[in-house]
Amino acid sequence: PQMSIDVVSIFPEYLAGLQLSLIGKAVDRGQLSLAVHDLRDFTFDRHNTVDDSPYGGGAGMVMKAEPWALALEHILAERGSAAVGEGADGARTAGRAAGGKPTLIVPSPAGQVFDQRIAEDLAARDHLVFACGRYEGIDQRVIDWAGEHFDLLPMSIGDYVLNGGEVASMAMIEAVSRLIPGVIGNPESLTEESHEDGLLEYPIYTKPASWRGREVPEILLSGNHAAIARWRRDRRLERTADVRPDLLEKLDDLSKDDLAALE
Ligand SMILES: COc1cc(COC(=O)c2cn[nH]c2)cc(-c2cccnc2)c1
Repeated sequence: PQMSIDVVSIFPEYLAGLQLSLIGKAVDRGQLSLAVHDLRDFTFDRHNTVDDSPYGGGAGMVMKAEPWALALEHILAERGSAAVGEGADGARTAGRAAGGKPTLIVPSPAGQVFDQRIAEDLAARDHLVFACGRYEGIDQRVIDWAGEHFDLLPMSIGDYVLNGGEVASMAMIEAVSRLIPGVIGNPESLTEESHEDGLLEYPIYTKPASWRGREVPEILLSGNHAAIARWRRDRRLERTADVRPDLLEKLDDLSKDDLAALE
């Protein structure tokens, strides 16, 4: 597959949603491989302990280091063996795992804020591993250890606190996997995609032309494609200026017509 994704969580069933729809089909087509690992499979005490109280005191619990290291080593070993496969000549060959180190993404409020540019960067990699923390987080020594074996990326999906990294991982996996060629049915919907050029999307309409006394903008029924393109761009500029002026600040390639629309 072009991309393999591993997720480690104490709630593996949380990730089941990814098996559905687009991503599920891409997995079936072999473009993407997705494996979810239960952290508790890497504990061997009677209670499958994954957490303990924090040194230095304080509320909440911390995820223990050893189960994480065992889970991540298991994934590294699998990857290593994945590098051994059928050569073109059918002989069993030991190849180096494609590319450099696998990427370890740790969803956390204390991470770089995820955006479309980062999604595009991750979509070009060959192996992503998501570590879903729970409780107050993971023993820092795991993060320090992982930095030696992975390209380590603490990543935030926004400035709010979730109970665990699973939802954040699903959001990032969806944003990344839809960029992998073939995963999305209709590639055009990617090119027109807002965030490609930094502007938000224009308002969209479909039949009926008149609905509960509300009409579709006349221009969209005109067949005048140049005028429609201009109208759509004006709506994107207007909407971005209105809802996300910070995104507009980032743009430096606005045309005369664009600036006129922003007046
Ligand atoms: C790995 O360490 C973590 C992970 C998470 C889950 O991720 C997020 O919340 C998140 C990801 N993007 N935006 C929010 C939560 C904490 C945490 C921190 C403080 C108090 N309580 C919990 C620590």
